[in-house]
Amino acid sequence: MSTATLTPNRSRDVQLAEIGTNTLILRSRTWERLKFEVEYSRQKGTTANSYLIQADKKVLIDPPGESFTEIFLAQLAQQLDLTTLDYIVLGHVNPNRRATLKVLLSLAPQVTLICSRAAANALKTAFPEWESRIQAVRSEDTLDLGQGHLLSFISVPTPHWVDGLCTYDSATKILYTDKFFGAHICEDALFDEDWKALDAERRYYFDCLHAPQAKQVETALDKLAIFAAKSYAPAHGPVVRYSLSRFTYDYRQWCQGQKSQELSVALLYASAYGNTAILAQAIAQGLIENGINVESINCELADAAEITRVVEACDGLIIGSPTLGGHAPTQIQTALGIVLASGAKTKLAGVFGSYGWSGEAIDLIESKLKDANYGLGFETIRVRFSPTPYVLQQCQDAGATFAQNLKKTKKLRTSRLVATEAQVDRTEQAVGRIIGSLCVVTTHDGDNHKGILTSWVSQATFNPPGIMIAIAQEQNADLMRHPGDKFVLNILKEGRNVRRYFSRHSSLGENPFANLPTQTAENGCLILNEALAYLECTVQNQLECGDRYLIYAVVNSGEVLENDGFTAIQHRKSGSQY
Ligand SMILES: Cc1cc2nc3c(=O)[nH]c(=O)nc-3n(C[C@H](O)[C@H](O)[C@H](O)COP(=O)(O)O)c2cc1C
Repeated sequence: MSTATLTPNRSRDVQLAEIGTNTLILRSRTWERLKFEVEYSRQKGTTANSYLIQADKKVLIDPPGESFTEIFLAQLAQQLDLTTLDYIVLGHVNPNRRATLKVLLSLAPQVTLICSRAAANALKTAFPEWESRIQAVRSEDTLDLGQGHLLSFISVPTPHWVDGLCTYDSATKILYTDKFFGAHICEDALFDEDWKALDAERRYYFDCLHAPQAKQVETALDKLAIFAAKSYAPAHGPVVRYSLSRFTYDYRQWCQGQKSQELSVALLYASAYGNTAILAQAIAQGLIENGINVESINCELADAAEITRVVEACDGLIIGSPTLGGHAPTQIQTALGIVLASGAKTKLAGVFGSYGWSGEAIDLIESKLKDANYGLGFETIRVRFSPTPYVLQQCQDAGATFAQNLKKTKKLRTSRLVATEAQVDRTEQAVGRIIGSLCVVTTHDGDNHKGILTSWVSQATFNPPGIMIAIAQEQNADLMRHPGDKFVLNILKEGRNVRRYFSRHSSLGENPFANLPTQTAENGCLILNEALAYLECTVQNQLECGDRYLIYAVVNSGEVLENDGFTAIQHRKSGSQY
């Protein structure tokens, strides 16, 4: 890749090239830093990549934001008569892109907008007059453009882009990945021939945008893996053709690396207009650079069970909120309630938010946390409206300060343990290193179906195929501990959050099966359709051991429900709890 192309004083342009049959890339380029957000701070410029497929039907994928509206539309108009454009596919929508869309729709009044349901709702609220022109799609929906170009859509929501949508074209085997597999760098090279030279930019882009949402990125990777893509066409940077498998592997590794950090921080926020979200991103960057795993929770998306899980598991928590009508949004009030109700007030906390004139939400969160005896890891951050680059640097520094304070607190606590306590704790930690497959065991008592979440299960015999499972009395033991009792072992799939329906803290109602697709096994117990595989089992022996029953059961039959994907695994910090 030519370094001579990094010329900051070149003016913005739109680069055009064919990247597949009937498929053009239109790269709106800037050689300078595009915006003040942290993700652009390496100052290598960036490209906003749009794609045009012209088969029997014509589709434009991802028009750029308003920084490029004029030059982009001029280039586009040279490629086709805009009144013949059939569809515009949107990987996500934001205020920036809406500006380009407005002009585009006035020039192409016949066009249909295709996007995820979340994006459709946002667009319909902002532009009620477009209602009839917006078509929401879900995973597994397809669009036939003719000449072999069958588009498949994949819904990939993340805290940062709740409306994320990727698109796969079966004719060219190009996967349009929007915010995945991008990099902020501007060059003449369209492809990634010299991909090793891109490593630093790719990693920085991942750390800024995806590291705080590693869990959701892994789920997205699972969904994308089922397509036999030959190229990734991202929203920014070069098209990925030569390093596709390496880059995919890197994403997996980087996600794993995040999750395996010793200390983790829950970053809970909401943001109606995007300002608080930008602050969150900068704080996350400061934490990540200092070796902390950040779990971002966009409270507008997450349910109570998810927030409870993250709050309980984290070592520190940071809450960010805008002030709207003198209050924090309801979702933040709910999250704050969960934090205050959770046991450990020894965790380090932090507060931030964007406001207009009074900022009550920030004061409220700060005072509630202080009243509950939480210590603060940085001075509360209050920002009027949009942050400046200086403010974002302060947020990044605050994230770094929080990380240092968290490490100190942890060290202090550890060193206070007397030797014997430390030994007990070490033993618990050691036991906790035993891991098991995450499963839901289903049983039934007449018409009353029950399910329990467990990872205390393993294969016990080859012949006959048999399993061993440990359960407590309160885990419906009476329905599955006698010889002849039947149950189904549903083996869960990594990245698919089925466990939340069965966790102890689930707020999803009494009946976990109400919202889950199921079918009935031959032995009368329920199979979860979203499981990776299931086994129908009959109990042969049981042993009462300590606080559990050890059950040996023979596998009567079973099936793999999905060929792709991995078994979900339960990692634990201590052997004294699940
Ligand atoms: C409908 C509405 C109500 C608002 N009410 C308040 C308020 O009561 N107090 C205040 O300080 N700012 C108020 N603001 C300003 C927002 O807090 C400010 O725009 C902030 O940047 C929004 O953050 P966000 O982009 O993360 O949603 C209000 C803004 C809107 C649009």
